[in-house]
Amino acid sequence: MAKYSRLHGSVGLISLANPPVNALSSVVRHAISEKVAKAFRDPEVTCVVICGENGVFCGGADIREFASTMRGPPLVPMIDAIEEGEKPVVAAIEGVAFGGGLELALGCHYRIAHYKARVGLPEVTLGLLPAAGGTQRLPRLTGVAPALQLITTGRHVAAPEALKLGIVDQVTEQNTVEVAVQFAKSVVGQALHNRRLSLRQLSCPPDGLFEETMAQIKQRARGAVAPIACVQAVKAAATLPFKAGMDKERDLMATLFNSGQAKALQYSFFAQRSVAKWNLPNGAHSGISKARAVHRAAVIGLGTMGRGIVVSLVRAGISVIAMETNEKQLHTGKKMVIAILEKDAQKHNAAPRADLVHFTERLSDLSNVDLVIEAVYEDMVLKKDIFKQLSMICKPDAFLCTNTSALNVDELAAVTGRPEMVVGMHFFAPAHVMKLLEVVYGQHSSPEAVATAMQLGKRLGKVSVAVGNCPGFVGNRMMKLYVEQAHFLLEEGATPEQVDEALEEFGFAMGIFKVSDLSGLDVGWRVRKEAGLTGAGVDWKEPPRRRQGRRYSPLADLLCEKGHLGQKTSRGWYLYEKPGGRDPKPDQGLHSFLVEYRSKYGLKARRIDKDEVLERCLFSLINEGFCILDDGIASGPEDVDVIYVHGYGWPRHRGGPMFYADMVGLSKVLERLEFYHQAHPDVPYLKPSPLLRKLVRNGSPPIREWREFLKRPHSHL
Ligand SMILES: CCC/C=C/C(=O)SCCNC(=O)CCNC(=O)[C@H](O)C(C)(C)COP(=O)([O-])OP(=O)([O-])OC[C@H]1O[C@@H](n2cnc3c(N)ncnc32)[C@H](O)[C@@H]1OP(=O)([O-])[O-]
Repeated sequence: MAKYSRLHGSVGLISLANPPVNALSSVVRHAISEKVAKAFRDPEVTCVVICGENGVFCGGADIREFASTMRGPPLVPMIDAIEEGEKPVVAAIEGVAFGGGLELALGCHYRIAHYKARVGLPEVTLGLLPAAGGTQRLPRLTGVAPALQLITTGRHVAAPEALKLGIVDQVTEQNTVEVAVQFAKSVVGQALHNRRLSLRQLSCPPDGLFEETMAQIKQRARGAVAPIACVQAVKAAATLPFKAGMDKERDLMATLFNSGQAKALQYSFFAQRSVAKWNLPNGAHSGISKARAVHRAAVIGLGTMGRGIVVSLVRAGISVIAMETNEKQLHTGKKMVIAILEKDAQKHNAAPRADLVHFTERLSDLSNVDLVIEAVYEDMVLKKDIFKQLSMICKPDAFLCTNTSALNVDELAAVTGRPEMVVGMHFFAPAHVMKLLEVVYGQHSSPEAVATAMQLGKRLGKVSVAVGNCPGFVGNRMMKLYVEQAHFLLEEGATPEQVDEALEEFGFAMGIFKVSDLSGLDVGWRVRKEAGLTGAGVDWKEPPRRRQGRRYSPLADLLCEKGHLGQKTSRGWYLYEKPGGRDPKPDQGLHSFLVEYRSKYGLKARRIDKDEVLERCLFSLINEGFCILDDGIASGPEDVDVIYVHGYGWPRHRGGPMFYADMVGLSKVLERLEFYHQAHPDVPYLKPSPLLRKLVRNGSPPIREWREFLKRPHSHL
């Protein structure tokens, strides 16, 4: 929809009206074309202003329409008609002008923006390019280099920066539409030729700009094709006349539009929004559960996790009590938190927010906070002791949260006098950088507690996903099997380099062995000791390489025993030039160790190809994802996918593990899992999940229909 009115007798005002973001659906495009033609026809109208209702100019093309055949007038001729018009057209930009919204504004002769508005061409994040003239007009407005950067990254620009770049002509703190109307009246009668971007000549881009950008993108894009097409389109703007550049833009878009990557990225966009609408098996959901405001929070433990959480809370303007009993750790933690906050302040040219943090060694200082996040190391006895004390010290309506990455939230809740106020808030390291937050609800967690943790996550700028309570929750439960498979592949003949190369070619930022070296091999070692898989708790009556009745690889434990803990000790799965070194090199010592290990256990090394690496690592993880859905630990495949994309480096252009399974084909995933399960009967989790079988039996429905096959939650409310 778009509304039309006449202001001051001579100004035609067209308001886009398609809440919530005035996306350019076919109806809206039709209405704009019609209203623009009407304004141009009306002899009383001397100028036109285009704006959006409800404080938003336009969020771009309607992404929901991309899944079906496009109907209605296309954007390109509509924008061309505006630009070609003989009456000045001014875009009044409030809120956002993104994608097709900015392209519409670029077709206007002038752009006025509210100082809080943002503009950008984020199509690349959806696997596309700005194909309504954006790749051809923006470089003609800003010069090639800034346009290339904006289009290939999809970065949003705030109005003041947009003004500097020349994207907008004026920024105002007043009513943008009123300012635009006055402006439009003031330019009536002035020549428009120069204001038509399609007619502008481009100045020569710096030498080597496209080659350099292309090389950087190929390195960073991890197989994503849209950024490459964006470079090609902008290059066309710099080298071809406007019309030929538009043809190139259209052709490139045609190859992207139906690609699997575009589908995956658009799925990811909606998945990220759908997880905010959480629902629990007991019937509670985001629509009916109210969050409580958190004014004062506390964080217990100032290790890496605790520090990151403190910084995140302060950045959101929440006052924090940071508590740590170890004096040295308190001192180091305090120094590091303040250093990060000072760096933030420098970046934003503002005063540091360190006044919001109070550091203490006393738990009793937490008596008056609204919410506590415990972030001590993974020791159930220690955590229980803390929760018992918190239950007595904190005010009765304070929420008690744990940052555990795998331990039982119900067990912790049970030692408090308020199990309904206990939830897990599982941050990912470093917590002030990583986007993901798993909000873990226990058996007794109240809807209010879940809503408060989810709301707090949003305030901290996190992508929060509500998940059920089980060992490892969603992310780590799936990850465990992926890591195990990688270790088995080494036993069978692969090297860490081969496994990592296959995973990196798939699109992971880092292969699993490099990640393990980075985070430290001792992290998993501690967890395996707790689980009785290695160390004192092991039942040595079992045959070697078997634990708790199934196949087990002690490879990582053996490296830990040798003190090879990864980057910090300069040796792990790779070799580093010094402790703390970042550059992994193949380690001949490790290769010899693998040869000796195989010979000791009578294992014959065989050649393992990339397909097997991917299938064994990824399909086992995916199979566990189906089990998680079947158990109701995640409420839908989108939850699993959002967790993997935002917390585990799964390539976004592959949508997430469950989306990937859908793309590969569920029957193929099932068939390969059956094959591997037969080949490795001592690895029970390779047995295909009942849900996967059920979906295949039902004709492998597309991912958006999977929820219909999940067990329905029963409301206990
Ligand atoms: C073909 C020619 C080339 C052009 C290509 C393009 O323009 S491609 C497009 C390029 N543009 C982009 O990539 C911009 C994508 N959008 C955004 O970045 C943000 O939504 C925002 C900044 C506009 C608003 O942020 P916020 O935190 O205030 O709100 P929120 O994010 O929660 O969204 C609210 C609701 O609106 C929905 N929705 C939003 N946009 C679209 C859309 N374009 N379409 C459809 N729906 C859209 C969203 O799903 C959600 O729906 P729900 O869950 O309530 O049913």
